[in-house]
Amino acid sequence: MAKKSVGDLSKADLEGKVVFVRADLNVPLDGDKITDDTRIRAAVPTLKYLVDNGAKVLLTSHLGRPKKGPEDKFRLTPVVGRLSELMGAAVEKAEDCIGEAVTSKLAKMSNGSVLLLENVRFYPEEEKNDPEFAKKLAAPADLYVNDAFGTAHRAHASTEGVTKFLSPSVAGFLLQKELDYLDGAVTTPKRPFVAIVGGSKVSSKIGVIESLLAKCDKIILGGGMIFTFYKAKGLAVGGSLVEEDKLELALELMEKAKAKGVEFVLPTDVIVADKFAPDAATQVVDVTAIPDGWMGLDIGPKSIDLLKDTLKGAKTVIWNGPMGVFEFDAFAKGTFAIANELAAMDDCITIIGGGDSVAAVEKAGVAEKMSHISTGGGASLELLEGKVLPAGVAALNEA
Ligand SMILES: Nc1ncnc2c1ncn2[C@@H]1O[C@H](COP(=O)(O)OP(=O)(O)O)[C@@H](O)[C@H]1O
Ligand SMILES: O=C(OP(=O)(O)O)[C@H](O)COP(=O)(O)O
Repeated sequence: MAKKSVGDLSKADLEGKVVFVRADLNVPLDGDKITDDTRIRAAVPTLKYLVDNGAKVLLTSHLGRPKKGPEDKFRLTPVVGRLSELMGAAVEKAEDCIGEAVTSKLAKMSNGSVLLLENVRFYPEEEKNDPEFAKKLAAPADLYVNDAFGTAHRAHASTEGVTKFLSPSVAGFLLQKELDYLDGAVTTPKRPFVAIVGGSKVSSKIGVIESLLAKCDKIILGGGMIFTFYKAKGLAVGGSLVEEDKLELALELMEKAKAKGVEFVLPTDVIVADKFAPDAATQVVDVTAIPDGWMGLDIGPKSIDLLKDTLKGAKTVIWNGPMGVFEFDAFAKGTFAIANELAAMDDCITIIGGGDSVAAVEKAGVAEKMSHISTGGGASLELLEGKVLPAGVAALNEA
């Protein structure tokens, strides 16, 4: 189902118009330093098109998962400098995403400029897709462009709600590019088709595994995802990341995989740490011997070999979620080993999705070797799930 594109809008449609653009500028940060700018770079073609055609762009995004209203560590301020560099012009920032803070700056904007709004998740109404909040977001704008592929699976006020108040509501170039590529690659994948799911967003991604069982020949788990499965099997996991309310689901998934004959591969050894820190004491242990009080922060060497073996002969691999806390050197081996393995698989379509996964592949220096670098992790998994279209996309106008 093709969606109307920003490219369908001409100068006559855009000049002097206020365009509300939802991008996913949720970049990984170390303090206020951007550790990977992929998502900012990916947002630029749509922004440049709008600017070149004389629009006034109100650019909105979330950053992280703030739950207590405005918090300095979740401000979009670190994005301004890099975005200005990439746009070749200074991008201004508003201190809020609705109200006077926006309209007062908008009044001074010239045609062909961009105003970055503050983190839209400072309002809990965003994730609740509150219609009144969506109305406030949309109020200063004439039309809407959704280019936030990384957030396409969220039906939030800035991705879905605003489409009720702005017309036309169209897809940006990035959203289109991602949908075009992923739809082709995962609806009729070359087999064997392997999914690797790791990372830390266990509760929002564990559910996707059920649908992956119907699509994939093998599923490899890693990262923080694995401990919920070990605990479900009755193993002790120390202080590792566990979603207690997903234990039953984890058991069911393992049983379903068995019944369907899908190879379901869990690491066999892990690197445990005595604290969540780069200088933690570490040891490699079998997953059946995680010591009390220690937490698993990477997969171990035997698991790396097992995972490499499992990947042999694969023709399509989709990977979301790092194998460990790769931001700390002591826990980066598993992630980098998988990144390098995929980079060397010439006869295989390799798709890497997700803010941190892409950052890891960039850090490993092998991003160029992958078939597709996707700005969405959860979004690409949900697309693969076979949902008609992620919620934020479904709401856009048809072509
Ligand atoms: N064993 C683990 N325990 C805790 N966090 C982990 C573990 N393994 C990986 N992570 C963390 O997962 C994060 C990324 O998860 P996620 O957001 O799901 O991936 P992506 O952004 O690629 O979609 C990284 O910041 C990494 O440090
Ligand atoms: O980083 C994101 O997702 P991802 O980690 O699945 O790639 C998106 O910005 C969505 O963020 P969310 O999972 O907090 O809604």
